[in-house]
Amino acid sequence: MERQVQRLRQTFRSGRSRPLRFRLQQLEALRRMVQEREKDILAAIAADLSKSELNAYSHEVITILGEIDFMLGNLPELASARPAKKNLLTMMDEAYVQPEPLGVVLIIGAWNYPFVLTLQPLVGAIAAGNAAIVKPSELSENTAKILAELLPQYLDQDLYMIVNGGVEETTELLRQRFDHILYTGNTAVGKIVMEAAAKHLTPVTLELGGKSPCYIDRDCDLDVACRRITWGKYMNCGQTCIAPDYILCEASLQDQIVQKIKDTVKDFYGENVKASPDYERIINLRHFKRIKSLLEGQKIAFGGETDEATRYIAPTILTDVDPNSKVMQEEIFGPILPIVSVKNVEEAINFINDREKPLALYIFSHNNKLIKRVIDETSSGGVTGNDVIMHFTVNSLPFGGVGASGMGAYHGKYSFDTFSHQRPCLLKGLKGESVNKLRYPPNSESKVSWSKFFLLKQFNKGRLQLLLLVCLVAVAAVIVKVS
Ligand SMILES: NC(=O)c1ccc[n+]([C@@H]2O[C@H](COP(=O)([O-])OP(=O)(O)OC[C@H]3O[C@@H](n4cnc5c(N)ncnc54)[C@H](O)[C@@H]3O)[C@@H](O)[C@H]2O)c1
Ligand SMILES: CC(C)=CCC/C(C)=C/CC/C(C)=C/C=O
Repeated sequence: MERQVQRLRQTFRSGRSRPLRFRLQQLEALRRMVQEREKDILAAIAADLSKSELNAYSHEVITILGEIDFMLGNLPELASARPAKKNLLTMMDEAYVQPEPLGVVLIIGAWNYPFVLTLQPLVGAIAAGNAAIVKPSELSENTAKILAELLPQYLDQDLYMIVNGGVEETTELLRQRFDHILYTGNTAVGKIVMEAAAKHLTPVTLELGGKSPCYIDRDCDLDVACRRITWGKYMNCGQTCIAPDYILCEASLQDQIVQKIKDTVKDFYGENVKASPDYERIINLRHFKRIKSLLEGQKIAFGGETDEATRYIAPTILTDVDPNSKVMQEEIFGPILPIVSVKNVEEAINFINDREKPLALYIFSHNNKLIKRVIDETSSGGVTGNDVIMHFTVNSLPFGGVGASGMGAYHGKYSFDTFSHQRPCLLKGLKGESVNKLRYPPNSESKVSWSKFFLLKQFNKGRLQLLLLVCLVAVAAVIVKVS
């Protein structure tokens, strides 16, 4: 592994990944890969998650194509130097922020959206000019295999590499020195990644999970709210990091919510959910058993059927759920929707704040002030008001967690920034020593007061101002010299 990372580092050092033209060409190659090999990619995702190819396309491929298009359209601007404001002491100099690539980065993906969660960060890493190693999840083995076959065919092999494997291979990878690690997955492994990264002082972006609450206000269109929640909760069989994990609402709304979600499930998946091409299965037996065990001792208002042989768990709603029960202690990551009653919005806010900061927060209400209030008085990775999941799809919004749900963010410009160092550059001439005397020893009261004047005032462009300031600097220089 060490030699492979070394090979990437050498190529990175050669400067090959830096020119804008090269980055654009690699991104175009990646887009070609997705378009030309769409069928194979969809088949792999579909096999991993018992997903229809149509769903695989709309859950994963669309996002990647959108991200590549964004980068192709915006990279020249993102990668260019940005002039910076100057102070009086540096007004004759050139000051700018130059984004620069970090070096060799590691991207560790998760299995639940195996294509998007590995390739979307890669788009950012390439756009920012890095070399990258991608480690897909071993649990989504078909997608891991097709990525290992395709990426080397389309991308520069000395800069972008794929490593497949499980804990052993990832552990070996994490011993290496990287310049950034972006990890997507559970919190326990997130801590392992951060600890390994700390040994090399490598910065990390951790895209973790958590229990994302969904508050439904009394003043709300329950039909619409329940339809949107049903979509976001049962999509991918509940195995979505930003799925609404549980509902908080007044007790009087509970029965209506159950009925409306039940009706929507029938609309979406038909009488026989098991036969619907739009309803997925649980990834493996371990997760199946874990999720099934969360039903024990609960009041099942809807669903609850399971089939171990096909790892099927029906869309399920639990009512009157005790906040101390097991289903409320861990992220569900499956198609079970507990409803916990609260008396009012204050209690909902306290409920949320008494727990770890979630990855997403959803609030449904006609009352915008109430939505803003919940946002102001809580914290979460992201928020969607009157819908679920959708903040993920807006690539002008940073996507990431806070507190236990993660650190750092990506998507669009934020991906570019995550994989870049914002390098401050100040270019001075070798003239103007008389002004510099202000900062050279020996110090004096008068030097300090001139420094205060120069440094605490921000310089603003404008020609007249410029002229005036040049005069001021000249006068100051003379005064300092004389005194
Ligand atoms: N924030 C997000 O964008 C996001 C997206 C998807 C999933 N998630 C979260 O991820 C979790 C589900 O994913 P998961 O963790 O089951 O995925 P997973 O099992 O696929 O693991 C993620 C990655 O960690 C690696 N890994 C596993 N054990 C390891 C170890 N001991 N040492 C080093 N690496 C190891 C795996 O090989 C894999 O590449 C949920 O909590 C979910 O909310 C978050
Ligand atoms: C709007 C449509 C059609 C799709 C949304 C895509 C989607 C399901 C995104 C979730 C990806 C994500 C961050 C998963 C985390 O586990």
